[in-house]
Parts: sequence; C-alpha cells; structure tokens
Amino acid sequence: MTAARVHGERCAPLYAVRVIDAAPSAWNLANVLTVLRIVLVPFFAWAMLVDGGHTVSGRLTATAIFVVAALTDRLDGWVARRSGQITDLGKLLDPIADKLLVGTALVLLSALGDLPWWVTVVILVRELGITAMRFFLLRYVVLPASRGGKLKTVLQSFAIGLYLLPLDELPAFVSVVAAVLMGAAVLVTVVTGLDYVRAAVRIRRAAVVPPGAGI
Ligand SMILES: O=P(O)(O)OC[C@H](O)CO
Repeated sequence: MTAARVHGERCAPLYAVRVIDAAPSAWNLANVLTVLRIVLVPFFAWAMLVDGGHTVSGRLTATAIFVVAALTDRLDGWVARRSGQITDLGKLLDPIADKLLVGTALVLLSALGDLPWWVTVVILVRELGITAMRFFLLRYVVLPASRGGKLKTVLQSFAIGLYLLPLDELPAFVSVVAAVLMGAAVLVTVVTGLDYVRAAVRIRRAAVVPPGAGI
C-alpha cells in the first residue's frame, strides 16, 4: 500500500487522499479567524506607513494590530483542534495568512531601515518557496504545518512585534532582545524549511512507488 510520512506521521494511501475539502463546512470559526488575519494586513500596513513610518503613535497602532492578527493564529489553531474543525482549506489557508502578515511586516521594516534586508530576503525566500511547494504537493496531499513550523511562526511574531515598537524611545536592552529573537527566528525558519523539503521528497517518492511495492 502506497503511503507517506508527513512530519513523521503515517498518512493514508496517497491514491486515497482527497486533494482539497471543498465542503461548505470548511467555512467554520477557525477559518473565519484565519481570513480575519488576512483582512487585518492592509490596516497594519497603513498604520506602519502613516506619517513616514516613524511616529510613536503609528508604530504603537501597527504593533497592536500585528499582535491581534498574530493572536488569531494561536486562536484559530486552538479552535480548530478543540472543535474538530480541522479542514484541508484551513491547513492551506493558515500558513498563507501567516506569510502575508509576516512578509508585509518584514518588507515594511526593511523599507523603513529598521531591519537588514538580508533577514527579510532569507525569510521570504523560505516562506514563498515552501508555499509554492505546498501548492505543488496538492496533487498528492495537503501538507500541514509541522510543530517546528508553528514554533517558527511564534518566534517570528515575537521578534517582529519587538521590531515594530518605537525602539529609539525604549531602553537599549529591548533592541538586544529583539535582535536575539530575530536571529533565532531566522535559524528556525531555515531549518524547518529544509525539514519541509525532506518531507516533500518522501511524499513524492511514495507517490511514484506503485501500489504494493511499499516505501
Ligand atoms: O512553516 P509553515 O510554512 O508550515 O507555516 C507554519 C504556520 O505559519 C503555522 O501557523
């Protein structure tokens, strides 16, 4: 029987996996929270850029919107697990919403000169690459977020949350904590990206092994 391991867990045979759950029940509370995160992105960008991007009030507003959006990420996962509302749509949409929010924040921070561009480029290359890979793998299976991927998003959110603050107005140690957290976020982002690539190779191999040959 042709099966694959995704994040170490054995999946149903690949030829029996539905590609995407298009049932109306996909629009549950968990997925609505995910969509809310996407809706908040333009409001966050507006707050970041208001009056040149370096006013204390603008940055505090942007930080508040970012925190609310990041909290919906924790909440949608919790709601989905607790109510059994885990859907293929949610598995696909949740990482996309995270990447939109995190990507927008990183690009704006670099454009405003608050974060080195290489940090933004490394994270974006990983995030866009894994998103593209997820879409490619849709023909076999919906690749859910791994534990490492979730940890990565938490680290990114904390690091970005600190960088969004008006750091010039705060004690120096806040900038140091922000830089250390961002370093850890970059490291976990790259390592988990490589883990996903390994998982994708396993899925692809399992998909081309004829039924009965095993993997
Ligand atoms: O590492 P990814 O691409 O699976 O993304 C993880 C999600 O953002 C976790 O909510």
